[in-house]
Amino acid sequence: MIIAIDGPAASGKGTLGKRLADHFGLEHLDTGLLYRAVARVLLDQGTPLTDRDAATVAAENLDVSHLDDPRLRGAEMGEAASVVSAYQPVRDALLAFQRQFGVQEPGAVLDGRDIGTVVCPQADVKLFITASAEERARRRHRELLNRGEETDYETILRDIRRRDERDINRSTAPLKAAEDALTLDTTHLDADETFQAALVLVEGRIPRNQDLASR
Ligand SMILES: Nc1ncnc2c1ncn2[C@@H]1O[C@H](COP(=O)(O)OP(=O)(O)O)[C@@H](O)[C@H]1O
Ligand SMILES: Nc1ccn([C@@H]2O[C@H](COP(=O)(O)OP(=O)(O)O)[C@@H](O)[C@H]2O)c(=O)n1
Repeated sequence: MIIAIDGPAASGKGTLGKRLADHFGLEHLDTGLLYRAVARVLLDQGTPLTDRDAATVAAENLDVSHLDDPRLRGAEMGEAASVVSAYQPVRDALLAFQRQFGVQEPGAVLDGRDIGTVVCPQADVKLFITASAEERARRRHRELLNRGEETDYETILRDIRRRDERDINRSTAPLKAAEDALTLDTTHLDADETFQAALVLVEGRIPRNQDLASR
């Protein structure tokens, strides 16, 4: 069984993805980390993010065993990821790994921007997680402060808006809800309430008496 979660920056996709994966005994992949890791290679090399060929080489040779590097979660990496993720050859290079992750047994939860539309169009359940830009900026602000990153709310709000616009308007795999996705606005929901609401949506799509993990 595959659960696809898409949505804009800092909407809570990863938090929800992990909760759902734990609940159903599935593996979880935060696909944003792949794009962040490609960006990390360029930044570490001192290569401009506008160098499409270098970004493609980085994606083709990506070492996916270091996705737990806390540096990937920083604001600079999120912004840089949204630049390199707009290059079609970069997306092509990362596609097979994501698809393979999706088809493992007993199943997987993937979150990102194009999971329901491109990576796993066959997903059993597709969720599109949103929240107002202001609420998302508040969440990311709190998260970055907790990580010890120096930052202010207004800068984060501006970055989030710019990144959303880039992700929505790019020509390749833009951020959008799949036609058969269920949208959940979490502006007024905390992480627990979001999980409970998502569970209702997932179970509405997959009858309770079915063995979810064996789908
Ligand atoms: N429903 C929620 N309400 C409040 N904070 C949340 C909620 N969901 C996630 N968060 C927090 O918001 C931040 C961003 O969540 P995350 O799951 O990383 O989002 P995304 O994967 O969409 O970028 C994290 O610090 C997380 O703990
Ligand atoms: N499936 C995906 C996941 C991320 N991305 C890109 O990678 C950037 C970082 O993604 P992320 O999910 O880590 O970002 P946050 O929502 O955590 O801020 C996004 O702004 C997108 O440009 C993508 O294009 N496709």
